[in-house]
Amino acid sequence: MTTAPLALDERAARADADDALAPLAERFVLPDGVIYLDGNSLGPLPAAVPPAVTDVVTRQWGTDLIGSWNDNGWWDAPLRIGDTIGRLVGAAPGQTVAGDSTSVHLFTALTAAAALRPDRRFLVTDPGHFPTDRYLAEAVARRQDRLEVRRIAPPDLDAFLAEEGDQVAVVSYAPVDFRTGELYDMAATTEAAHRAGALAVWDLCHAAGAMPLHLDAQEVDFAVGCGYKFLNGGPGAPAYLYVAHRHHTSFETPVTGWNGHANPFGADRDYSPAPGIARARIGTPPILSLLALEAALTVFEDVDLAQVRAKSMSLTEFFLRCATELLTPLGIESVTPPDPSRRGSHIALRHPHALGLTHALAQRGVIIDMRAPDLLRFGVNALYTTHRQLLTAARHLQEIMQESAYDPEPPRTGPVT
Ligand SMILES: Cc1ncc(COP(=O)(O)O)c(C=O)c1O
Ligand SMILES: Nc1c(O)cccc1C(=O)C[C@H](N)C(=O)O
Repeated sequence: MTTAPLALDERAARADADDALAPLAERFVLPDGVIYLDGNSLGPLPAAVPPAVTDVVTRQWGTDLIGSWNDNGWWDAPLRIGDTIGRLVGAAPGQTVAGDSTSVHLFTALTAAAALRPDRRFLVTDPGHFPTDRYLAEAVARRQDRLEVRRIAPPDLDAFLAEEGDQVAVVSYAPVDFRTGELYDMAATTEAAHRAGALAVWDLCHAAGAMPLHLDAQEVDFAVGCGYKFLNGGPGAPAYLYVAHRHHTSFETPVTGWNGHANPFGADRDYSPAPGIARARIGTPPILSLLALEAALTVFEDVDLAQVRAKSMSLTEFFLRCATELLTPLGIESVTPPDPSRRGSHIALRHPHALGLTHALAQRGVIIDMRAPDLLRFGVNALYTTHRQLLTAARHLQEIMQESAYDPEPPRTGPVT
């Protein structure tokens, strides 16, 4: 045994002892003996959610019945919860709506953004973007004849805009790469898009709740994000859509459902959009899930996201150090940028047997995920992750590899990896 692991123990102990956010872990229900490093895919259960859901089901639905649309604030929930999320992403009230999936909100955002630049040809997106974002960009382009998708990696965007900027309608990117955890400069990309006369659509799934975001200050045009990762709203939690105030009058939703009508209960013959962000509503929202998400968001009530970001950087920095000392000698490499200002809240390590290693870790109570073909993703959440847990996870992985205690060709146990 070298002295390095002792240094890691010492560092973990000091960082955790100095952690002002440590008490926030009590706001979550996590099973004993589990080190949960997959909150970047599904956030764990906030303690506030079960009583809130019980109240919604038994009192609001069970007793108050349909009167709850008014009396328990069901009708306004998409806008109210949208505003709560808005506070986490730097959006003033009245610009964010919650209720549909990220994919549906993204379809709305991309379609509406492209329609605001009717004389331009290109919808530019990241070839490494999450699949739904790539598929929907193609779907939107297929529905507007003059549009064509161009897949441009973030580092090549400036050069593309210099060449073809006057033909770019929309750029659609994510601040955090879902595979590598690389963090891109939202302000610079949005500004570059605007200089070219294009609009910027952002997918905040891997960023919201993990770091401060500044949608209004950076003059983002449209943004979407899910409710189930760092917002901890639960499986299938409703997502959200942000549309900057300045686009509200010209914004046309492609899915003209009755909830977005100016007079939703008037049964008018024709569609007439509601004023403001309400026009981005579609149909009856999933109230049980929305109100679970609302309860989950209370976790953030007195939390400073700058502190969350600082601790997240400390956690990822520490985990990278653990990986360098304990895992790199065994053939595992990080694909996440070493510069803390260039990474989000997860670390991706590369190994050809990523799936087998992920399963072996799970058997030891360390929950991570893998992304094909060879990335192990370790998500940290400053609200409940400790440095000690990361060191323990790295030591488990070291032992599993040293003892070859994993199946190199594991059977797939289900559709979800
Ligand atoms: C960047 C990103 N966008 C979108 C999604 C998913 O979209 P939806 O919530 O519609 O399943 C994910 C994860 O599933 C994601 O990581
Ligand atoms: N949305 C998911 C789901 O419904 C099942 C399993 C995983 C997910 C995810 O969120 C995956 C995630 N967006 C990713 O970063 O890969």
